[in-house]
Amino acid sequence: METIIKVENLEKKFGENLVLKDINMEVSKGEVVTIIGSSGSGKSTLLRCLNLLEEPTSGKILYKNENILEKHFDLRAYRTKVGMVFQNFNLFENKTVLENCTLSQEKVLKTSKSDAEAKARKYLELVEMAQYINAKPSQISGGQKQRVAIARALCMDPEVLLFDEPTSALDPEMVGEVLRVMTKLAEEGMTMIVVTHEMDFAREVSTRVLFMNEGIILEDGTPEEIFTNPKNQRTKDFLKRYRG
Ligand SMILES: Nc1ncnc2c1ncn2[C@@H]1O[C@H](COP(=O)(O)OP(=O)(O)OP(=O)(O)O)[C@@H](O)[C@H]1O
Repeated sequence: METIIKVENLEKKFGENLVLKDINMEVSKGEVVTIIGSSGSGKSTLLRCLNLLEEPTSGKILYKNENILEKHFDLRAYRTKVGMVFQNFNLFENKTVLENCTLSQEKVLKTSKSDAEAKARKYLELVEMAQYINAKPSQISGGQKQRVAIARALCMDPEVLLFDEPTSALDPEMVGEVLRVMTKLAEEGMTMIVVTHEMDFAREVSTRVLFMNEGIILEDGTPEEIFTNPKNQRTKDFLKRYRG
């Protein structure tokens, strides 16, 4: 399978704090990679580096063999191809659900209003939010907001979707509806990198699991390898905490 994203010797420092140490990873088309690990292990920072919301201190991030850290790299185009879904949805509060899904299409992709609306309706249908197109974010629940945020990301025709703890800000009863949509996308072959504390999703939906510990990827394997047969004591301890 074609490699879409490759990370080589990535480091990130905040001041003197070395948060990512020599990260190496590769993601191929169609993979669903979950990144798990304790709080503060660097999961979100790694994901944010992939979208250059954080600037790596050193190393390389290759998107289809092109280093995104090069000066001449077209970051704007890249961000349409590598979409991000945030913990806190990041919707425009004063815009409707439909407008939230059409704005970037019109502004960034220069899609016509009617085409942008048609695509928005298609993806809002997919996330089962079609009946809320005229609602404002304040009028819908957290789970519904996150589903709109996913539809908005899909409207840009991304090649990869990054999810940064997409269910962490939700009330427990809304987690399932968001995970269901993500599972549907995974089944349809969307390439996804998901930072999550949802171990059932990591175990049942992802094709590969990265366990991060203190700024490094300590284990990288199939869900079977990581959850049934972890090699490292720290992975075992972490998973034990989740099983309670
Ligand atoms: N903007 C920032 N400035 C300074 N330090 C930061 C910044 N962002 C993250 N850090 C530090 O980097 C470390 C890793 O944080 P990160 O959010 O990547 O961890 P995480 O594994 O995603 O944790 P969690 O599961 O709690 O979200 C932490 O020590 C954090 O304090």
